[in-house]
Amino acid sequence: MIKVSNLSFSYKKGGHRVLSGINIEFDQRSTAIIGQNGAGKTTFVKLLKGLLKPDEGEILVHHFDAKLKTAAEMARTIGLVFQNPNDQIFKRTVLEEVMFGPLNIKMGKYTAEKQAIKALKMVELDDKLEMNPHDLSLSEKKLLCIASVVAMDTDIIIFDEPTIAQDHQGKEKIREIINELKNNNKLILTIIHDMDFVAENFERTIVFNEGKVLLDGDTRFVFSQKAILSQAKVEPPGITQLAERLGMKNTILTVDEYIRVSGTM
Ligand SMILES: Nc1ncnc2c1ncn2[C@@H]1O[C@H](COP(=O)(O)OP(=O)(O)OP(=O)(O)O)[C@@H](O)[C@H]1O
Repeated sequence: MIKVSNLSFSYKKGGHRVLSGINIEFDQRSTAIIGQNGAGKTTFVKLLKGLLKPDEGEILVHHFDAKLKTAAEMARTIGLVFQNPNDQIFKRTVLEEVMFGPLNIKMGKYTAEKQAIKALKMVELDDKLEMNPHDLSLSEKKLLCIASVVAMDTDIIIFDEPTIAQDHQGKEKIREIINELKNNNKLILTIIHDMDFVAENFERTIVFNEGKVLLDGDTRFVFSQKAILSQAKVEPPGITQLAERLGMKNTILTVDEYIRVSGTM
């Protein structure tokens, strides 16, 4: 559904290449995009969303060249939840905020309101419809931004650091939302630094390093590649490292797996 070929990009014409020679074909697997600060992850998703244009290469979205799609067409296909909710919030009530996106892509008012309320139920903010978004806590603001994108019913949803500013309960909520979206056949791509969350929730992981793809595969495979990960200064999840130190042969991704496997040893 998204195919990226030979993608390169620099912010200044002829300047430093922030991304070069990227080839990725996304399928329905939920995918984590990881890598050090400055590796090019946010730039990459902005290119996917059409907010930036490639210097070289091609992005096909549902078999059509993203360059030829209008901003409105891209908005109907790919939703992006920004890292900082304050970059996204500007309406006076929670309901107006979440209806803005659907109305902007020309959904009728009735459908937009229905979609907005459904999305607000999913993130459990449907009891705050008339509140001013700026009076919500940071964690609630992040959930509001997720609802704003979910309400647009795009096939592809990209999250940029969804677990930042979330406590344990907030992370559980994000996990449930991602699972529900996956069950609704949405393609979920997520930029994230929280390796435990990656191991527990994403089927595929792509490691960016200095503007290139260093590793790409099933999450278990990626976290088994310790030497390559260290080049990108990425550490596998704590439980994966502990299991390895204790001599477990298979790559362990979660505490539950660890308990199961150690019970059979
Ligand atoms: N608007 C911009 N103008 C010029 N350079 C930029 C701009 N945005 C990002 N960069 C540079 O592009 C490179 C990649 O940045 P990007 O934000 O894509 O990395 P990242 O992997 O998302 O990092 P982080 O994990 O910190 O968000 C960095 O060197 C950054 O300084």
